[in-house]
Amino acid sequence: MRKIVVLGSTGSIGRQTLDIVRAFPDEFEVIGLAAGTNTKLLKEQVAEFQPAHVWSAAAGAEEMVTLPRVDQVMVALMGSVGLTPTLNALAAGKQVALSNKEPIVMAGKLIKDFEALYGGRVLPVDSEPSAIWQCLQGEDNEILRILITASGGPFRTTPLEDIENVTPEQALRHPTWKMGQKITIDSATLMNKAFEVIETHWLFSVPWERIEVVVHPQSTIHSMVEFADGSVKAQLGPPDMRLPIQYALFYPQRLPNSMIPRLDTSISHSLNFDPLEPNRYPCFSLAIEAARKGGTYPAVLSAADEVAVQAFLDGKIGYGGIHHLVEQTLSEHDSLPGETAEEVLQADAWASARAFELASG
Ligand SMILES: NC(=O)C1=CN([C@@H]2O[C@H](COP(=O)(O)OP(=O)(O)OC[C@H]3O[C@@H](n4cnc5c(N)ncnc54)[C@H](OP(=O)(O)O)[C@@H]3O)[C@@H](O)[C@H]2O)C=CC1
Ligand SMILES: CC(=O)[C@@H](O)[C@H](O)COP(=O)(O)O
Ligand SMILES: [Mn+2]
Repeated sequence: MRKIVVLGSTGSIGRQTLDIVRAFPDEFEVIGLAAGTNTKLLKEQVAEFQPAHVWSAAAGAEEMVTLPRVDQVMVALMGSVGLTPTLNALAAGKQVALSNKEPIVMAGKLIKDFEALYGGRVLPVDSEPSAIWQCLQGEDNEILRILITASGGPFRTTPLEDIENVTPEQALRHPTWKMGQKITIDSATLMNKAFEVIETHWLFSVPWERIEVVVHPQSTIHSMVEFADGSVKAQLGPPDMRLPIQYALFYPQRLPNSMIPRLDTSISHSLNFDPLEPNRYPCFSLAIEAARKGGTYPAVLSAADEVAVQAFLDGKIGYGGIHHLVEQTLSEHDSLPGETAEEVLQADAWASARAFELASG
C-alpha cells in the first residue's frame, strides 16, 4: 500500500491523480488531501477516499506532508505555494511526485540539495521531464542534447500583429491539452516551455546549452534525448497526463490501465517539427535569461508571471502586458544568492507585490 498525500486534489492534475488511485484501489491509501477554494469537490473527495487529514489551504498541507506514515506526496498545487510543502516533504525523506513546476523554477538547486541531504526523492510528473526521465532509463551515456517539444500554443500561426490583443478566451483554447488556467496561458506565451527547460536543467543536471526546444504541434512526442552517437530516443503517447502521473507513482513499474488512451496507429498521424520563432514568444527568451542569471531572478520570474497571468485573466492587462510586466519586475530586482528558502520566499513576496502594483497602476 502506498500511503499518499495529494496537494491540489481539486485541480486538473489532482483529479487525474485520484483517477489513478481509483484505478488501483488495493495499491493506495489516501492519508491526506489539500486544496484551495473548491470545498464542494474537496468534500466529495473526502467522502470517497476517507483521508485522515484534510486541508483547504496550503498552510496545513506544509505539515501534513511530513507525517511519518506518509510515503508519497503528489504536489499538484499551482504556483509558488508549492515550494514550502515540497521542501518539507523532501526534508522528511518522502517520495515527491512533483507536477507543480514553479517550485523547481524558483529554487531548483535548493530542491536538488534537499533531495541529496535528506534522502527524499523528486519524481517528475510534468509530461516533458517525465518523457526525458523515461528516455534516460538504463542509460549511463553522455547526453548530447535534450529536445523538449512545444505545441506552440493557440497562437502558433496567428499573424504576429494580432497577438498583442488576443483575449483570455482565445488564450485558454489550448490546441492539444486540457489543463488548469495558469499553465494554459503559460503554454500560449511559451513561459511554460521555458519553465520546462529550467526543470530539465535541474532535474537531470543538463547544461543550459544542451537543452533545445522544438515546436511539435501534435504533442505526441513528449520530448527526446540525443546521445553522443547521434541516436535520438523519444517518448510518445496521446496527450493525457494520467500516464506520467501513473509512471511517477509506480516508478519503476509500468502497470496496465485501460483508462489511459493508447496511441491509435490505425489512423494517419503527422509528426511535425518546426523551429521556435523568438519574436512570437518574447516570454521564452526573457525567462531563459533570468534562469541563466540565477540568484533570485528565477523566483522573481515565476512570481511576476503568476501575477501577470492572473491580471490578464482578470482583464487588468492585455496579453502583450504579460511579457512587459515580467520584464519590468525582473529589471527592478536586486538579486540575492537564492541559496536558502528564506531568500527565495523573500524574492517571491517582493516580486508578487511589485508585479501586482505594476498591474494595478
Ligand atoms: N494540468 C496539467 O496537465 C499540467 C500541470 N502541470 C503543473 O501542475 C501544477 C498544477 O496544475 P493544474 O492542475 O493544471 O492547476 P489547477 O489550477 O487545475 O489546480 C491547482 C490546484 O491547486 C490548488 N491551489 C491553488 N492555490 C492554492 C492555495 N493557495 N492553497 C491551496 N491550494 C491551492 C487548487 O485548489 P482549488 O481549485 O480548490 O482552489 C487546485 O487544487 C502547476 O504547477 C502546473 O504548471 C504540469 C504539467 C501538466
Ligand atoms: C501537459 C504538459 O506537460 C504541459 O506542460 C504541456 O507541455 C503544455 O503544452 P505546451 O506547453 O507544449 O503547449
Ligand atoms: Mn509540460
